Amino acid sequence: MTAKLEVDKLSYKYGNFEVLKEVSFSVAQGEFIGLIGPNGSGKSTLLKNINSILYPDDGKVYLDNFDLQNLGKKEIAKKLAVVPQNTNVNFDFTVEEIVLMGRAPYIGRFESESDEDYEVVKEAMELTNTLKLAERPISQLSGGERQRVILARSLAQQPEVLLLDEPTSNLDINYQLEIMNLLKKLNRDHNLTVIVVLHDLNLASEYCDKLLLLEDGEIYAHGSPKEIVTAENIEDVYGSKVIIKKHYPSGRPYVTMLDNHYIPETQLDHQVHIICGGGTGRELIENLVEQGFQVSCGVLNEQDSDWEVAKSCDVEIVAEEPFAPISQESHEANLAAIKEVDTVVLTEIPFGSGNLLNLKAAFWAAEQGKEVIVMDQERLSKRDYTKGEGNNLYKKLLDMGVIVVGDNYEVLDKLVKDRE
Ligand SMILES: Nc1ncnc2c1ncn2[C@@H]1O[C@H](COP(=O)(O)OP(=O)(O)OP(=O)(O)O)[C@@H](O)[C@H]1O
Repeated sequence: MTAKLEVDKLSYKYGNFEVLKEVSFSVAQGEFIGLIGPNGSGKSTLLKNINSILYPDDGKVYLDNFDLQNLGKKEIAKKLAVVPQNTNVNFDFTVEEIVLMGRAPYIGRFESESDEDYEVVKEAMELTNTLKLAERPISQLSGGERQRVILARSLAQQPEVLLLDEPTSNLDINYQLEIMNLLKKLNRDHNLTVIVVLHDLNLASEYCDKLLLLEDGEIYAHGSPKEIVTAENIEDVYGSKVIIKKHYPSGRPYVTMLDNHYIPETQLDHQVHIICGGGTGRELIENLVEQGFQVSCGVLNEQDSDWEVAKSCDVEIVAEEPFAPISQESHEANLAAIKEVDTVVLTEIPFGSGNLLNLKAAFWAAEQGKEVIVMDQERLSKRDYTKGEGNNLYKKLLDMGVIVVGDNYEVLDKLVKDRE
């Protein structure tokens, strides 16, 4: 696949301050790319270099294999349009006049606008829901209305590539989605290539095919939202603790910030090992991570739904191969993990011969004098597939003075209240 746009070892300095350092990536026609990264990481500067508002100190930008520096402004404007971050239009143009400016690359020096130009302008205003504002002076519009007018102006250029710098920043939540859906529609129906700077990681994850994560003017990672929006990457680049859930129905990563500010140190230091599996631990894992506890899990089969949640929350996992019975080696690793923690929680897992060692691990924890919390809304007898061996061991476990609770909230209650 040939690249629609290629950025090759692009470096840029403001004076002596090196902002972009050998940035290289390429964008295929029809791709929808999100540029993400912390404040000051160089996203706007990169867009400005792609748009020839700034010129690279080193490196090149190619549009359809042509070096941008060898293309005239009008030629570029017919293919590439920009929606800048802050749009201050000081003169009192009407909305229609502003959108008509998008036709400038198509109109000769002494020519006036044709019927076709007006047709394209009308269509751009319809798409952006600005037609009803046509006669209004732009200076009297709200920030969000103005943003949509500027998008309409860019669409009137009939570009093949659209660059947008934070197009949703002034918009209320409704229009944010409307703009993102419009961009997606233009991308799908008109094969428009979209490169958009977004601060909202969830919008970026939901709408973009690929994300480019910038850190200090360098590409930290480039890939699908699933590859890029991970707890590890976000913590590395933004320095923030997050948990990543799966957004329904897209299945894309969804970021939730963890605010550990007001959580007591005793809670942050408290280590909890969750013995779970088959989705019995997913909410508890998320809840405990959100509450600042140090969480580990095991033994979990890889690809199990609890394993997936644990992975996305970046917690330690003692893992076994998918669908494999727990091996002696994994069991011992589980005991070693349990040895390090303050509390062990056993969720309502069904037990069979393949995972009976997990019940034995909980029993071992109680024998060691660890605090063990057992979730027991549905008696084990109803989820015992070991011909009674599991149930017998479970009864002994309950007799050992473990804490028996009903659901997640009781586990949390117990752990949080004890730490206050
Ligand atoms: N005109 C300028 N002169 C000097 N330094 C600048 C200029 N514009 C930006 N910078 C600096 O370059 C760095 C990158 O800025 P840039 O605006 O590209 O970052 P950004 O990732 O878009 O940030 P934000 O998310 O805050 O919009 C910042 O440290 C910024 O202070």
